[in-house]
Amino acid sequence: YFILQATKLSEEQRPVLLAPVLSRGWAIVENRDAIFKNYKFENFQQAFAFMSYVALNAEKMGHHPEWFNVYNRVDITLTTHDCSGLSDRDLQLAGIADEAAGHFV
Ligand SMILES: C[C@H](O)[C@H](O)[C@H]1CNC2=NC(N)=NC(=O)C2=N1
Repeated sequence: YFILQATKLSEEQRPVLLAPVLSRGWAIVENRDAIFKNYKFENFQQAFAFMSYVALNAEKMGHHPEWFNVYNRVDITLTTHDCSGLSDRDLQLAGIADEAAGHFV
């Protein structure tokens, strides 16, 4: 599926598909077609276990997060450079990250 071109969310899809993601704590980045969320865990081990899980799934998808970690904090930004904006892949990876975070909170 790497060879399939990521397609930017259409104006019609945007409000519909972004609503559930925004309701789970993601926010739109200013001046950039991207979403971000900050996660906080009990300690570094939990944060890094979360990152490992997300990293494996991101690699499988061929879709990688921009992220930043210090101790128990993980900040994630998602966007698709292949289509210069948000695609369904960002929403899919956001879903994987949220589901994973549930196991480490
Ligand atoms: C060739 C390779 O699959 C592409 O460059 C992938 C890699 N990972 C990616 N990750 C993200 N976040 N956006 C992309 O457009 C993207 N493109």
